[in-house]
Amino acid sequence: MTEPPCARAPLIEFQGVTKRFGTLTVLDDFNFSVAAGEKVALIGPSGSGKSTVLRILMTLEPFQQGTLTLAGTSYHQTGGAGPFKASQRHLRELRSHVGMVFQSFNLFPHMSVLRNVLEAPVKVLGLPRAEAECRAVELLTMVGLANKKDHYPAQLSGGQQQRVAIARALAMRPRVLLFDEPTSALDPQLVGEVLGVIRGLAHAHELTMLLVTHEMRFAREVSDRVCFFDQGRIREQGDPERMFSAPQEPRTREFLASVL
Ligand SMILES: Nc1ncnc2c1ncn2[C@@H]1O[C@H](COP(=O)(O)OP(=O)(O)OP(=O)(O)O)[C@@H](O)[C@H]1O
Repeated sequence: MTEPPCARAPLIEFQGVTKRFGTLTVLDDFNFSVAAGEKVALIGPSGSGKSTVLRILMTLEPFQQGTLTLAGTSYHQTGGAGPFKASQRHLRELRSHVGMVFQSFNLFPHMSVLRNVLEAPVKVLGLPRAEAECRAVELLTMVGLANKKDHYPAQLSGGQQQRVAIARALAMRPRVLLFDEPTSALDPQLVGEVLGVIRGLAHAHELTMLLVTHEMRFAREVSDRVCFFDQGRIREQGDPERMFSAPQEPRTREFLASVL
């Protein structure tokens, strides 16, 4: 029998993390851990801090206090509002484990689809171009877009651009893949194709996934655990069936009633 992801050692751990933007405290003594291979959906009201958690993991945001541990390496912050105190080498190491798919795709508009996917493996990982190209074509095939490899982002639909963005993130072979509302910018008829690709990835046992989403049915379907965020804290968490059918906290019930 395969052990459940929560029984494994944490791959990601936030311990007492405080994140402020000026006088606004977004995360206050925040604690959160994710096991290797676990798929976690982060849900909650707008402004509750979900994206901030992903952005800290991606090293796009510094934090003021606490410890972030990823793949066995810890990053401490001890007060002050300054930037991440970790060295550039540490930041690169942290970033090397994590890929992120944004709401707004963020493809390079002047590069073909193929170059969008192979550029970072060549430039950052130092892969030989031919090898990176093979891998890029494999990934584009996986997201159903090998036939668009010579197109430019502007020639693709939003759903296709987002699928390229997923292939691009995977090309860096991250252990952790973060999705920040990956379907929010899409026309409703394009949402399904992107969710289909993410659903396929959710079956990859090795990949750890954190998904911020307003698609509650999807969160229920693909995640091992759902975390309800409220004012910078995880107010309630649990397996999706329990969270959606029998939430315990009044705030969770209120939120779910407003979105379901
Ligand atoms: N760069 C920034 N400068 C100032 N405030 C910010 C910045 N980024 C986020 N915030 C604030 O931090 C709070 C948390 O934002 P965050 O994006 O993490 O929330 P969220 O739960 O992901 O919301 P949503 O579901 O709307 O994306 C919000 O009040 C937001 O306005």
